[in-house]
Amino acid sequence: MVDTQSSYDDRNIPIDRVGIRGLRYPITVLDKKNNYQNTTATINMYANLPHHFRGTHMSRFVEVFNEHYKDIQMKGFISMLKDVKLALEAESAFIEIEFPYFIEKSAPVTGQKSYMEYKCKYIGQTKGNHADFWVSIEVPVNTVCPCSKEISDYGAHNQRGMVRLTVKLGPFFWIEDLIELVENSASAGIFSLLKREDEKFITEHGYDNPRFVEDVAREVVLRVENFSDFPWFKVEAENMESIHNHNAYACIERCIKENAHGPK
Ligand SMILES: Nc1nc2c(ncn2[C@@H]2O[C@H](COP(=O)(O)OP(=O)(O)OP(=O)(O)O)[C@@H](O)[C@H]2O)c(=O)[nH]1
Repeated sequence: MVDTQSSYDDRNIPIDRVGIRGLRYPITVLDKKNNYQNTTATINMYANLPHHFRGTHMSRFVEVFNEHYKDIQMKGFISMLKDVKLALEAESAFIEIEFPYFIEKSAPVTGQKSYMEYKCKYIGQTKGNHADFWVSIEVPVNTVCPCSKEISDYGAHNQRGMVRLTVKLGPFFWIEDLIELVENSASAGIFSLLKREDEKFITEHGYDNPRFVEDVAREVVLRVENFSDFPWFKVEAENMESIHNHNAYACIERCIKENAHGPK
């Protein structure tokens, strides 16, 4: 059969990244409590393409992913990147997978159990012999406005915020521990199921711990630095303001190891 993709291209233009986007696939990831968790990922996979080839071989990306989907973790991710390079005869490869990760939480007073969803991303890229791997988590939190508390005769406005923490590895860590760290940096955590006793506790706990978006970002930085030796990390905190028609946003990027950087 004719292989059009492998035919010669005379435009002399190499392609930085070419591949597949938005593939949905079942995956299995590590779970601190249950060892493994089955979930569904949305996947982007790319490789470079030298100037002389007409096209890449799209089917090979899926072939490679199909070899790895049952055990997606850091070590395997790096070897999946290498497998992409090998399969595509490329010099560089990039893989990004996004998946919902579920953690069973207990309500603070009644202890009622429910699952919370956290959006996670694994991102890896390799060029030559060098490989980088990042993990990104999105943690919904509750924030009570310190200004509103100070100036109001009654109550204080509060809202749901979203904290995105992206870390470059680094030593192994559990996603659950990073999520807990982020929740402890806000006024309160968010739950899927709360009874009235829990609601009273969360409301009062939040009121006692008011946080600007800047406070949340700074508290996460302090806790991450105490938690592990990530070569690079970035915190983004965003509050879906309840009394404004805009969001409040703060971002802190920390480069601990020289030349370490975020995903590009
Ligand atoms: N490169 C490229 N392939 C595309 C595109 N759109 C669809 N395809 C299809 O992707 C399919 C898979 O390509 P390949 O991986 O080269 O398939 P194959 O030749 O059977 O696999 P190998 O023998 O491993 O090369 C082909 O049928 C292409 O037509 C595109 O925009 N670019």
